[in-house]
Amino acid sequence: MRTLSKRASFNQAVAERLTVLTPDPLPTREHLFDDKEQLAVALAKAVAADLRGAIARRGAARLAVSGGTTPRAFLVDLSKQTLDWAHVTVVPVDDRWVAPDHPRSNERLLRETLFQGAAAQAQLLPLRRPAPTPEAALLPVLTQVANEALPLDVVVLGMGEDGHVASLFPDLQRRDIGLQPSGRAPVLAIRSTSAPEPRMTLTLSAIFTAPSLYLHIEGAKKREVLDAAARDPRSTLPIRSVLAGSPVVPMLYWSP
Ligand SMILES: O=C1O[C@H](COP(=O)(O)O)[C@@H](O)[C@H](O)[C@H]1O
Repeated sequence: MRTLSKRASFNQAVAERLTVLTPDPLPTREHLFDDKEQLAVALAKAVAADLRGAIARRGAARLAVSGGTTPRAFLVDLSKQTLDWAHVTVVPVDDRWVAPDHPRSNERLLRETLFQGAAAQAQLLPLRRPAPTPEAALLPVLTQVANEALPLDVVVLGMGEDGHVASLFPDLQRRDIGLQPSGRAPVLAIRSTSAPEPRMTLTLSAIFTAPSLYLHIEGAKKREVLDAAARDPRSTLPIRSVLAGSPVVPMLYWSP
């Protein structure tokens, strides 16, 4: 009897200790879907509602969207939403330093998907310029983003399986600029061993200007990466910096 009660109190002490050592995961507001198509429609409707709200309040709306492979269906669905597109400015959260007609160009993705029909009246603010390197174009891009895209109203962030967001990769050199909520610059020229070409990206300080932050994440592997980063206070992944630094609770849109 005595031994049992000693053990019980030992177990309780261990449990209390573990609770302190493993804090709750950083929160997201979860919207889970059975498939990508349903997710794309729901996300397009939610983003369109935010844009209409911004136009009603301020007469204009500013949207930053991710590139890569995940957002294609969402961007097509968004282009079909009824809203005053002429008062919307769209900026990619990042772009690869390739020609705008290159298959890996995020600008090309936007032109092929979102900038169709009535949505073609929106203003596109490209991050890529006809300069040889992103470093050479940094100043004009930074100035235009600061003047015409910030503060943002809505951001839709994708995530790579390595936990990168926009072009903020795990091997990012300037974490002080790229990942700090109050970093000094809204835009950063990037070179990463994970990326075949140089890039230009918004920083988290620019992304965090938006009152609506969506995480558009598909697949079991990415979900594991996200959950692990949300749980682990020692994680250095850029997605952890998003979850930890965002002034608003990010809305997670996930499907298998
Ligand atoms: O390189 C990039 O990767 C991420 C994730 O892309 P995905 O192909 O896995 O969806 C994307 O969010 C980012 O905009 C893009 O340039």
